[in-house]
Amino acid sequence: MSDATLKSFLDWFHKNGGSVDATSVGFKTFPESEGGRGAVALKDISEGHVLFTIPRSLTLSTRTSSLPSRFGVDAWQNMKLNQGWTGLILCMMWETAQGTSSKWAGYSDTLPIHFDTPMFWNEADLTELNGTCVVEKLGREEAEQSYTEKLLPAIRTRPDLFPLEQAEYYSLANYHLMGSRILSRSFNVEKWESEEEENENSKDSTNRRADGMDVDSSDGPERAEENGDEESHHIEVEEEDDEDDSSDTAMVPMADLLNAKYESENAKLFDDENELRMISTKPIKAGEQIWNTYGDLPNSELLRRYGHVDLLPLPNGGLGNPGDVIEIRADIAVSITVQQHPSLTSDSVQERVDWWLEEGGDDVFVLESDLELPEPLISLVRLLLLKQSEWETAKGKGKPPKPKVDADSLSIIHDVLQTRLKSYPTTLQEDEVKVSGAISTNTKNAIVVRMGEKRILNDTLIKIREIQAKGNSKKRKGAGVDSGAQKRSRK
Ligand SMILES: C[S@@+](CC[C@H](N)C(=O)[O-])C[C@H]1O[C@@H](n2cnc3c(N)ncnc32)[C@H](O)[C@@H]1O
Repeated sequence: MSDATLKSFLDWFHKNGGSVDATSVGFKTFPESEGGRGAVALKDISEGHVLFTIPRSLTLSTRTSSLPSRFGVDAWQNMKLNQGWTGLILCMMWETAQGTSSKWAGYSDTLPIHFDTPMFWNEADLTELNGTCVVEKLGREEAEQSYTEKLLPAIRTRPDLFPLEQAEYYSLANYHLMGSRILSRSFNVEKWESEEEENENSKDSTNRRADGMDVDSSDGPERAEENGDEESHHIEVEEEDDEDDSSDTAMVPMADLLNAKYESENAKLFDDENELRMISTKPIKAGEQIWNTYGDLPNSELLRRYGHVDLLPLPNGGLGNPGDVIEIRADIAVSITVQQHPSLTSDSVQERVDWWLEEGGDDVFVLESDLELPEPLISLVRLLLLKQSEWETAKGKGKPPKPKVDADSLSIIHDVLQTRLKSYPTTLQEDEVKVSGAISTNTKNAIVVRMGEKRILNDTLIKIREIQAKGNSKKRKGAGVDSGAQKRSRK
């Protein structure tokens, strides 16, 4: 953002009731690896200091834009614009089309028009992500389906609101752009209690879905720790969930200028009846960057949502993201179990898998950098290995087996991880060579993501082999396997 754009944004912000403690907070461009444009402490700031405030009315959501009421709340709901992000995307497109008469004209100019997220990568760059958790989560087809099936029919019904000569604002490219702006910059701003009551009384229940970086309702930063609520910027493309309220998803001018880095948060957004307040959650030294949090996400998610990766020194050397994870689909565990135990009949396996899923069992297991085996994975493998009578008992009690590894389940889990590792076209060693060469940023980021995932797989495999070796030597001495390598379910 040029100095002139920043100045006109600040003018707009102040004119519309926003306030910044200009003696404490400045804006500058940091190196790309530190987030580029962001906020800086101009002097030592103590914990609990209000850095800036944003009136609720200045946030941009389906609640604050006048489009839903002009469109008609019933029609809005009938066209399912109250579900997922399509409604907010349409509001953002419409506000942009209003030009300077939009309340948010002074804000729109600060928003990115280009993204480095894989959603916009070419095929060659996307190939670099093969095997990683990113590939299946891009959601391009789902987004395009919402554009075709929800947005286009909606704008066609109201040429008075969306005149043909403004069609360029409602293009598919703009749909993706607005979606990416929401994905990387929105916050989850819940209604204030009195607002909720008012709406309940007036039966105005518009949108259902929630996304975005959470805002803590509280009188001060202490609540952030109490809540332990770090779900920031979590948004799934067009995932619809009746539990959530999509009208909570809001673009929050000024707050979205803050960058984030793994476990570096020193400021967080809190809400009040009429305004949102960015408050320091730690003392910040003059010259330091003011960091918000995006939830200390793994690099796969940072890249997918924000287009960057975190690189910090790792405990065992090298650089990476300590928050990395690797996801393993349950069907790999099922097929390896069957391979190792060919006597299992496909009917019996299918019956147990169906039961597992009906009972709410996971279909994806998550390994973290602590290398502990996920309890649900152990439990599923042991379920498949139960004798018929044991299976009948487990089913009768409605309880899957305890997640305690034995030699059989450990051997299966070892091969599951090895199979998962083979789904990457390259080895960790090959990646280490390639990442230090002259390559594009997209390729580099993709390699960083897959290296983080492979490190967890490799290290867990080493740990399993050590446990197996110990188990074998114990067996020789007459004792069984006792691993201590398993992890409790996070549920
Ligand atoms: C909420 S915005 C933060 C403000 C942004 N830097 C700007 O200029 O508008 C999120 C975007 O900032 C960038 N960003 C934030 N933290 C970063 C980091 N630690 N490293 C690199 N880029 C970062 C990414 O491009 C991300 O999509």
